[in-house]
Amino acid sequence: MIELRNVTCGYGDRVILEGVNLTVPRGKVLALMGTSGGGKTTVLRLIGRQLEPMSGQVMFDGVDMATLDAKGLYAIRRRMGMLFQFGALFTDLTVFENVAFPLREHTDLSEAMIRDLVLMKLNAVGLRGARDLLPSQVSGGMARRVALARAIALDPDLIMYDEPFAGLDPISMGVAATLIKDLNHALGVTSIVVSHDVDETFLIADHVVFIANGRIAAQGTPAEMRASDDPLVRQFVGGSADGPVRFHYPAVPVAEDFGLGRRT
Ligand SMILES: Nc1ncnc2c1ncn2[C@@H]1O[C@H](COP(=O)(O)OP(=O)(O)OP(=O)(O)O)[C@@H](O)[C@H]1O
Repeated sequence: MIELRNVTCGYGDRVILEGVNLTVPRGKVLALMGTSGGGKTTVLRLIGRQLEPMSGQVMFDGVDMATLDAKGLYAIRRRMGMLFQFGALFTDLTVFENVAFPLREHTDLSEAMIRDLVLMKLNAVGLRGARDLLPSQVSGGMARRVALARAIALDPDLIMYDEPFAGLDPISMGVAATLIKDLNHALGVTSIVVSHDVDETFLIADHVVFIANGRIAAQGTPAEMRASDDPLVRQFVGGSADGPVRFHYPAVPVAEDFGLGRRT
């Protein structure tokens, strides 16, 4: 569905990803994991062409994203659903109207059709009964699900989730994880999940890619990642402070800062 071919990219002169090759198979859930600032969100930006590569190609369904004109890009973006960290619902619109929004923006469907579609999407995330509430009247986990219903309103082929579990309690996390997996199967879509939450992510991912220092450091199935000897993967999966990823930001030796050993 998506292929990054030898992609190097960054912001300004600063290179963030270098020579990255990545394949996202159709119909699967791919997880992007790795250290903070490693470039996971940057991969999502590349796929949506919010960011252009310095070199290499980003292919979507066999099309090189760089060759698209504005109309072509618009058409391809319609096939992508994006769910950002904190959903960003329109606070003065009801749950129903939030989900209806992309349908009203991008289609000429009748009011009756919009109603049916919105209720179907809300039903898929378990919130058909919450249609008349305002975002301020639902919990954080519910708001996330409303945002998900909105992201699937236009029946995308690809759904990208940026930190879908951040800030959720364990039960809501489990609900969100199951939902991502179930929707992936039910809608036949391809999903990319950027997350730090190892347990939830390993539960639903078909394939896990670890990004560190601008490169793909490791990849495989969740089981392969759990069994990995790679020190970075072990540190990440085990959640330990010691390992290739340092806890301390580079600094002068402690003794120097605290004047230890200095003559008085
Ligand atoms: N718009 C931007 N302009 C300049 N630098 C940026 C921009 N966006 C991100 N960066 C830098 O690019 C690097 C990668 O950022 P990115 O958001 O892709 O990381 P990430 O892996 O998603 O991190 P996190 O898990 O913390 O969200 C970081 O060093 C960040 O400071």
